[in-house]
Amino acid sequence: MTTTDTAATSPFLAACRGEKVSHTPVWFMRQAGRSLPEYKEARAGTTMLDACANPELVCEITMQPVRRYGVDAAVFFSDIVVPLRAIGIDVEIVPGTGPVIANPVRTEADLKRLRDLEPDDVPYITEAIGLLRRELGETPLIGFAGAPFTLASYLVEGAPSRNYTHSKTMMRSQPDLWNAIASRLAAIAGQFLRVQVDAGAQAVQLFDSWAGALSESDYRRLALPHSRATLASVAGEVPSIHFGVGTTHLLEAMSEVGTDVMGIDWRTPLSQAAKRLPGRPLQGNLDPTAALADPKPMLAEVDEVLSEAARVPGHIFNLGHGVLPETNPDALKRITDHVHEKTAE
Ligand SMILES: Cc1c2[nH]c(c1CCC(=O)O)Cc1[nH]c(c(CCC(=O)O)c1C)Cc1[nH]c(c(CCC(=O)O)c1C)Cc1[nH]c(c(C)c1CCC(=O)O)C2
Repeated sequence: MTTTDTAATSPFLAACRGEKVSHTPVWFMRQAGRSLPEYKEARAGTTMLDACANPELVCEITMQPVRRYGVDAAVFFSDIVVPLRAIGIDVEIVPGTGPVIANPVRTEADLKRLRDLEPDDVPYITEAIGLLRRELGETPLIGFAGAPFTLASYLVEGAPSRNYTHSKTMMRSQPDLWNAIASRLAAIAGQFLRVQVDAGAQAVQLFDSWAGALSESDYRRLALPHSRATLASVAGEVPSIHFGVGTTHLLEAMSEVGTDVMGIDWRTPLSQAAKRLPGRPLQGNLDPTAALADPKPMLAEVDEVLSEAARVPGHIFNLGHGVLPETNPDALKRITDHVHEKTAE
């Protein structure tokens, strides 16, 4: 089946384009991962980044939530720091903490370490996506990359950060250095998207998870141009989604990056986002902690999200951020079935 045929039958891809759907499509950010016992079993004894370089394991882990929940899209199992490791940056993902970089990139001299990503650096991505497209049949595969600010929030800081002090100081005191690093990151992340789309990913999501730490004017000057450059590598080829956390104040600015869909976190009601971004398909936005509650209050909150989305031209149901590791998979199955039943034509 060609990409176009799949697009014709996929509610997820139709919603991305703002077209009519047979039911509201559902997927969950971090749907693969520690909330699934079968994930813990498959991952046992392998580090996160070694797992990302093993095509059979990537295929199995990506498929697990598709099989279990019947979600309308798969999200490629990888990480935003995979392309950094592929160009030789010493990065580890420390369980329970996140990405840690041995030698953060902070000077003019460090820039040389940010070479271009070549497709040959990540043959395992191409191979894993080939395996997945065969396994997935008509279910579309979402590829992704980190936006330059969020990548810098690890690469420049060196470890998960609360205040992003190194990056934000560099933005003010050495804006030329900041822009040089961010444009190298845009080229690397753009190439990471390119490889995924060339291998068969049918949509992409740009994660700027931590952009909410910037004021609107700083975002517009110092982050938006680099995010736009990242997306430009695949713009217009496949549907695209853009997402950040705590970005209520940035929705209009982030929408100027130009993705088809805007991801909304749980703090912004979808009806408000729809008024501010007229005509734009939206993805979201159940509070991830709602999936920890008893079924009755949980489903009441799901219904509230659906009713908030009533006037959205193309709603993709998702959480407002990733699945929390303590989530019971049965809750996500219940949510998926409920959204499908409630919104079926
Ligand atoms: C900021 C960010 C990262 N990675 C990512 C982001 C943007 C999305 C977001 O805002 O959550 C993106 C990402 N990371 C992962 C995916 C896979 C696809 C999916 O199921 O969503 C995606 C899309 C797997 C992962 N990436 C990571 C895990 C956990 C690894 C494990 O099993 O120990 C998974 C499944 C590790 C990781 N990697 C990162 C963090 C903060 C962590 C969590 C640290 C922890 O809590 O242990 C960096």
